[in-house]
Amino acid sequence: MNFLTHLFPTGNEWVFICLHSITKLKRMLPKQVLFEATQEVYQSQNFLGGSIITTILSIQGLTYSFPESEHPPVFADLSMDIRQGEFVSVIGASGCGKSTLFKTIAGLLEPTHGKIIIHSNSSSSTRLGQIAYMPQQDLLLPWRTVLDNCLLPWEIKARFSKQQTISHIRKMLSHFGLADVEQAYPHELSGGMKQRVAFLRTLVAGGGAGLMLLDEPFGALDAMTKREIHRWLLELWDELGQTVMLITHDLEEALLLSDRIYLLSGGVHSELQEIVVDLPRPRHYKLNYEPRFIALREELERRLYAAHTF
Ligand SMILES: Nc1ncnc2c1ncn2[C@@H]1O[C@H](COP(=O)(O)OP(=O)(O)OP(=O)(O)O)[C@@H](O)[C@H]1O
Repeated sequence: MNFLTHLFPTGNEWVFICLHSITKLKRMLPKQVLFEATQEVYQSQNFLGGSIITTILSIQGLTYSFPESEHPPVFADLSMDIRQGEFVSVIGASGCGKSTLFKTIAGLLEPTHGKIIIHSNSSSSTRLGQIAYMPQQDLLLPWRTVLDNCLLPWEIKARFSKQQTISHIRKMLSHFGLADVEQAYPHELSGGMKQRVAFLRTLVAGGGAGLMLLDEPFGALDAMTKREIHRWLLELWDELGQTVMLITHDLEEALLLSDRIYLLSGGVHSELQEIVVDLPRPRHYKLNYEPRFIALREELERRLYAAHTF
């Protein structure tokens, strides 16, 4: 009898629980036993249709303090695992450290303590090509047109031919309602349009990179455009199987898009509370009126309020 059937004789639901608990198991089991168990999970033909789930990002005991700052650390001793192909949102009160967390993951800030492991690699210098990071400000280059701004990631790291990349970008520009402004400069665009271009550029940078970090990408968009981009992003995510981490203050956005949500509270007694979004996919706006959606939103509000006043 193998390890898993010995431990969990009843079936796949236990295998699922086992994968969810893998971080806890790591602490409990000798390495070799864990390795064999993981192999068995991966080889299980019935588990999620036989697909293999791997951890793309692992954060272990992460602490960040700004150098020479007299304030307590922005966050301390945070740990989390993100699996390949997941959509995970990070929420939390303003100033709790969400952007700082993303900057450390992206390798722009060096952790004070702890480890960030991406694809089994903990070196920040090799992270660059593996992460597409979209910061809160759009950071478009003012002297470049929309098309040339989107081509920037290609210039830094050419993975496909220029012509292929341009035709890919043109398709995306039209998806985003930006086809008419291809030759416009950033100062000629509205705030929402700039944000869409920046998001599109991140998608170009992230083609195949695996992990996308989006810091409040939709905050400046009007409600209708936001809906359209949500729908488009969900389709794209489904098609490309990218792993996405998103910072947002919009709880409904987090629920609509995510598999899991982390609620961050920063400071010395930092905490990352995990909320699993067990809503069926594909998702659409009508879900907002479903009892489960409403219950989850209330739960998020309750926890957010409790974390804030803590
Ligand atoms: N360069 C810096 N030097 C010192 N402190 C900083 C610096 N940048 C940010 N901070 C502080 O770190 C804390 C976390 O900031 P951060 O931008 O990560 O928060 P956030 O959760 O993303 O906020 P928001 O939701 O408002 O965008 C804040 O108290 C902020 O004032």
